[in-house]
Amino acid sequence: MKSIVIKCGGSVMNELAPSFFDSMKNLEVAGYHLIFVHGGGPDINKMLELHQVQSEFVNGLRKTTNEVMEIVEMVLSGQANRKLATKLHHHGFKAIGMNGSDHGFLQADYINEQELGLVGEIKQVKSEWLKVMLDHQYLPVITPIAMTEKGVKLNVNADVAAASVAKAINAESCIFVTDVEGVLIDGKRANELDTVEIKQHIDSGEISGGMIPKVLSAVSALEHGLQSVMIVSGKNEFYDGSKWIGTKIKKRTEVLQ
Ligand SMILES: Nc1ncnc2c1ncn2[C@@H]1O[C@H](COP(=O)(O)OP(=O)(O)O)[C@@H](O)[C@H]1O
Ligand SMILES: CC(=O)N[C@@H](CCC(=O)OP(=O)(O)O)C(=O)O
Repeated sequence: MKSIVIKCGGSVMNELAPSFFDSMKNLEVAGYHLIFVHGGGPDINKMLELHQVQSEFVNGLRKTTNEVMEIVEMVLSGQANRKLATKLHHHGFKAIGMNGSDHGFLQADYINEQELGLVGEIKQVKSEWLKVMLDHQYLPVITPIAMTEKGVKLNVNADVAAASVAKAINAESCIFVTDVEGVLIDGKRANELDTVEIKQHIDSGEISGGMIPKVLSAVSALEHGLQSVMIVSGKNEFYDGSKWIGTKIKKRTEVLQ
C-alpha cells in the first residue's frame, strides 16, 4: 500500500486554496492513500489569550500545564480537527477525524515533565486502525494529542506527530503543508536541501522558529527509511500529477572530501 502522510499546519489551515485540494486529488489518482495530521498553534494562541492563560515555548515546544492542556485539547480536537475534516468532506474526500489519544492510538512519554509539563514524544503508533481505514478508502485526520501508558494525555508538536505516524506505517513520503512556499534561503525557495545543509542552515539562523521542528522531523523521517519529505505551501498547487512544487528534503549520499 503506497501512502503519504500530510501534515497541515495551523498557520495555513484556515486558508487552504482550492488548488491545494486539486493536488491531493492528483496524489489519489497516482495511487496514494492519504493520512492527515493537523496542527493548530495560532488558534491555540488566540484561545489562550481569550482565556487569559499564559503559555511559553521552550525550543519550539509549548510548555503545557493542566490549564493549557484543556485549551489545547479544546482547540485541536474541538475546532481544528472538525474544521479540517469538514473542509476535506466538502472537497470530496472521505475524511474521518481521529484523536491521537483514542484507544492509545498515539502512545507517548513525557519529554521532560519538569521543563515542559504535559508535552510528549511518540513511542508507538497503533497503526492497525489506520490500515483498516485506508483499506476502505477513508482519509484519517489525526489530532496530535497522545496518551501515556498510565492514561495521561500529552500535547505533541504536530510536525513530530506526523513524522512518527509516517515512520510507523512505512509511508513513502511525509509532506509538511505550511504558509510559505518551502524552505526559504536568502529569501528564495530552495528546491532541494539535504540533511547536512539543513543542519548548517539551522546553525546559521537561516532556518528558525516553526520551521525548525519541521525540518528536524523531516531529517528524522528520512533517517528512519522514508523515501522523501517535502515542505510545501497550502496556498497553492503543490503536485500537478508529475512535478512537485516546494522544498524537497533528501538524505546526503555522497561523502564530502
Ligand atoms: N528559512 C525559512 N524558510 C521558511 N520559513 C521559515 C524559515 N525560517 C523560519 N520560518 C518560519 O516558519 C514558519 C512556518 O512554521 P509555523 O509557523 O510553525 O507553521 P505551521 O503552523 O504550518 O507548522 C514560516 O511562516 C516562517 O515564518
Ligand atoms: C507541544 C506543542 O508545541 N504542541 C503544539 C501542537 C499544535 C501544533 O504543533 O500546531 P502547528 O503545527 O500549527 O504549529 C502546540 O501546542 O502548539
